[in-house]
Amino acid sequence: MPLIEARGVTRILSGAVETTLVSDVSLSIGAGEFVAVTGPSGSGKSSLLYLLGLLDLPTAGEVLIRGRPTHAMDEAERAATRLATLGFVFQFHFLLPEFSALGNVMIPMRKLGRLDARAMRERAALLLEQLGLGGHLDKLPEQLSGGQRQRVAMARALANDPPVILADEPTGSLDTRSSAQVRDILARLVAEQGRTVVAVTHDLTFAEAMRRRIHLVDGRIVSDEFSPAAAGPQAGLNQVAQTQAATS
Ligand SMILES: Nc1ncnc2c1ncn2[C@@H]1O[C@H](COP(=O)(O)OP(=O)(O)OP(=O)(O)O)[C@@H](O)[C@H]1O
Repeated sequence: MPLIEARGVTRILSGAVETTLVSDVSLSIGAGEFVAVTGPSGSGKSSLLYLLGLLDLPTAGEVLIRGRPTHAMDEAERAATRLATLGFVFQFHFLLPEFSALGNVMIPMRKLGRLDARAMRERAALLLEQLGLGGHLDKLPEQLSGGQRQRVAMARALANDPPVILADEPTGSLDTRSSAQVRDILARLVAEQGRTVVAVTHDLTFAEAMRRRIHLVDGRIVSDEFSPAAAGPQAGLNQVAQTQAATS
């Protein structure tokens, strides 16, 4: 069963003038996939990501998470699904300025409420250490560099161990070195942990490293291709994904 599926999804904004953000999009994304969503500015990439991430609802068609149609969920179930299944990384980190790195990473765990305070703290510290921020646990966002903040945001996205990470221009506001680190972390989440990563990006180096590329124009998918060139580093992926599917 696919992790995420869209069936004929359309999103129209009504108002004085109707705007079609996404038009009749169908796709299916499975475990362990590394997917780039590309397209010109205004082609609906972010809108599609928000629909797949249950941050927005389609006007027509349906989005299914692990086979469950999201329109059949009430807001509480959608929120719980977002928290447990989908981790989000945006172009801007959206960290809470008054919380430390550790505190920010603990927020989604608090909301999900599965761990006690000590376990939350230990997991947040471990995630930050794994992303090279072991020496910065108690720093406030303003005390960190742009790249470090984005890595805190990635640790926050991983807080509840979601199988899927949705990233909207995750390298869009970073310098070259930090961009490379973020790309590398996302690639490792797929290759080493069997997670699914779907990333909207204008960054061609990044898109070319991904196995699957979905290209949008005017809210429609105009191509959805697998790149053999990017298959190398992910050669073992299907196996990881299958093993995960078999054990979960
Ligand atoms: N809340 C909104 N109100 C009005 N128009 C909107 C709104 N959100 C998006 N749009 C319009 O819908 C279209 C799709 O926007 P979207 O942000 O999804 O595109 P995008 O491909 O992610 O663009 P970019 O690469 O510039 O981020 C654009 O023309 C945008 O201006």
